[in-house]
Amino acid sequence: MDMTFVLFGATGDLAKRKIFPALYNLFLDQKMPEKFSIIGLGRREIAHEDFQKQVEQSIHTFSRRAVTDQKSFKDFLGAFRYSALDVGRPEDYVKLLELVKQREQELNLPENRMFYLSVGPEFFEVIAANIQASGLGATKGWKRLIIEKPFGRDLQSARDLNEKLTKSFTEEEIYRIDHYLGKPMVQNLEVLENSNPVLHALWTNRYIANVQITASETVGVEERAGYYDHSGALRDMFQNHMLQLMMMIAMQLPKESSPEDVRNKKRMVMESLRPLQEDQISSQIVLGQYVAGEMNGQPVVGYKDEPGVAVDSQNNTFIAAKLWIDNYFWEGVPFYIRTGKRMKEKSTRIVIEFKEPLKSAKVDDSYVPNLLVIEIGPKEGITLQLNSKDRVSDGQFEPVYVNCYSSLTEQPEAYENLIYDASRGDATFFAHWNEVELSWMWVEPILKAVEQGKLPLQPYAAGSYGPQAAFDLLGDDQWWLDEGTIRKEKKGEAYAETRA
Ligand SMILES: NC(=O)C1=CN([C@@H]2O[C@H](COP(=O)(O)OP(=O)(O)OC[C@H]3O[C@@H](n4cnc5c(N)ncnc54)[C@H](OP(=O)(O)O)[C@@H]3O)[C@@H](O)[C@H]2O)C=CC1
Ligand SMILES: O=C1O[C@H](COP(=O)(O)O)[C@@H](O)[C@H](O)[C@H]1O
Repeated sequence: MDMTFVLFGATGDLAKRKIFPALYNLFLDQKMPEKFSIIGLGRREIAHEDFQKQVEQSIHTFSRRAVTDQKSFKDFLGAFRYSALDVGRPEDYVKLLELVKQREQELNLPENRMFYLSVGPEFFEVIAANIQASGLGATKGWKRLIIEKPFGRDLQSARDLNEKLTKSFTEEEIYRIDHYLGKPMVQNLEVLENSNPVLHALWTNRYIANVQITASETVGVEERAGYYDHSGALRDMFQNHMLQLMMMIAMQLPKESSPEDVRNKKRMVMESLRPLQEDQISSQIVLGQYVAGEMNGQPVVGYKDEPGVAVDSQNNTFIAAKLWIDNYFWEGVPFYIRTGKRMKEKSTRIVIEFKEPLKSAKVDDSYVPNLLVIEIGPKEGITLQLNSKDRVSDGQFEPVYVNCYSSLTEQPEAYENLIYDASRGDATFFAHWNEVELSWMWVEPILKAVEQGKLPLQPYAAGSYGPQAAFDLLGDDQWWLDEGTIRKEKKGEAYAETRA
């Protein structure tokens, strides 16, 4: 639907690296409305033409597809305008409104206005209030607010923020970005589970032994120490992305479900998540911080020696958790979740380990459980690990893999999917307030335990798979697919080969 896209933070890193390229790729895929106006905002005065040059540069540098048709690229860039705005200055919003209206008239656009807040979270509230007060929000069409993370830093601050935002926008008008929900494989989970009878039949606690969700990163704190040192893996990744992945894999959807069904089912998962008990928290949660190590043969400093990090920082750069969903489907199936920085490999994946009901077939240690591996990034793919007979080793079991990988260049990026969905008013893959609130409620005892010093940080070497305590957390189970940490190392190697 034809619209105006107003981008707060248009001179920032996210706009440059993700948002402009996403808009361009949507344009190439004819997923942008027929007529649209894009207005970028930042504090500096920038001429429209110079802003268009910045957008052009960002697309040349970061777009997954090269510019091949100069004429249509010029048309695309022609849709961009710029207005200087300081979030706290009401007069800047009045000026913005004039520009928005002027472009609506020039392009004969309906008053459909999308406000994308790609700015620090401290500005969300004041911007929403000023949109309302200036009249920008008084449209004859629709208005929508897309906001970036983080949504609060604990339960109370999230509630406060939500209360303030909902004075200017209704819940239906608010699109809370969690870019993991925009990843193509995450958007594919429902189809994978529901449209494959083989998997659907096995999708219960009767056949599933455990579910493992990993998001390991090789990068350290990069240039974001100012933010990250007060956030840590718990707030930066776990409360939002990891719990969202858990909801997505654990919800039980009817076929052809609506956005409301998805959100209801996700809420139900969170409501069934067994709350953490104070006296058991250390047996369910492990927090870690990386120390000096080696990555790709090169020495790497520890977290406390990273630029901008306090030398005595007690911030977590790793978290592993064991969770239980107390509902009919998942009773008795542990969910293991871990995420961390400066780990051995970049990998976001979900592994489903199936039970071994035919124990009698297990003749020796070469037997491996069936695993369904859903790789979310950086490579996307699905692998099923099965047992076969190794003729050379005289009847030993040998793991074999059924897999498929999609070509990355063909896949839309998360931000493309999400902006496209928001422009159509489809909130399926955005975090509803209920989910955000319930996630913070679950995380709250961890924050408290950290404050009380009840969860000491476990050191792990940069370039490793995390602290030993994260392996001990699983008891008789094990994290699958980590080289060198698996009972049967051969499996890791064989799997790595299938991925190469
Ligand atoms: N960068 C990333 O990869 C990711 C970022 N995010 C989130 O996206 C948001 C933006 O991040 P990022 O782009 O990295 O941040 P940057 O610091 O790179 O950019 C911040 C933007 O905010 C603008 N800004 C700052 N102060 C004001 C003000 N007083 N009035 C108006 N505009 C202002 C800046 O404009 P100027 O200085 O020109 O005035 C700039 O455009 C944050 O919420 C972040 O948490 C989320 C996921 C990933
Ligand atoms: O939101 C964030 O995500 C990135 C990891 O995202 P991915 O798509 O590369 O898996 C993380 O590095 C960053 O700290 C966090 O803020």
